[in-house]
Amino acid sequence: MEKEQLMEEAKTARERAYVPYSKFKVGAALLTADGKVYHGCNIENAGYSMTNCAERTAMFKAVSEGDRKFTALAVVAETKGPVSPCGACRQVIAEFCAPDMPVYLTNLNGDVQETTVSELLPGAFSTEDLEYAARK
Ligand SMILES: O=c1ccn([C@H]2C[C@H](O)[C@@H](CO)O2)c(=O)[nH]1
Ligand SMILES: [Zn+2]
Repeated sequence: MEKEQLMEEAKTARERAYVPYSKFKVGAALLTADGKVYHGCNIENAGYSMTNCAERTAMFKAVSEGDRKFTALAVVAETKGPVSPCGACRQVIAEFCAPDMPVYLTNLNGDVQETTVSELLPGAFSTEDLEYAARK
């Protein structure tokens, strides 16, 4: 799938955002190795901290459906420049996506920043860090 199409999918996902508090809609589209697209939107809550971001919604939907091989992610919001994923989402993306996987950050003006998982979170805490402590 072309990156332009994946960014369009993210815009479609954005329209489903549940944002009564911030009114700030975010959409994500996660492409799997076999060509499936998982949509994610942000879902807020009256208990504000229960909010789930668009990126993590897409990631958790995919993993819970048995998909873990991803090839690209697009994220869109109404921001001045390309939207910047939060730290929590960067950590979750790094858990499941290869360091060199492309990530397309965009906005409603069509600005695009093409980056990668490792650029989003250099030095991510990972399973290897846990394995060192668990060594016998
Ligand atoms: O990359 C981002 C940044 C923010 N949000 C959401 C969380 C909250 O609902 C709203 C304002 O922070 O935007 C996302 O979904 N993804
Ligand atoms: Zn986030």
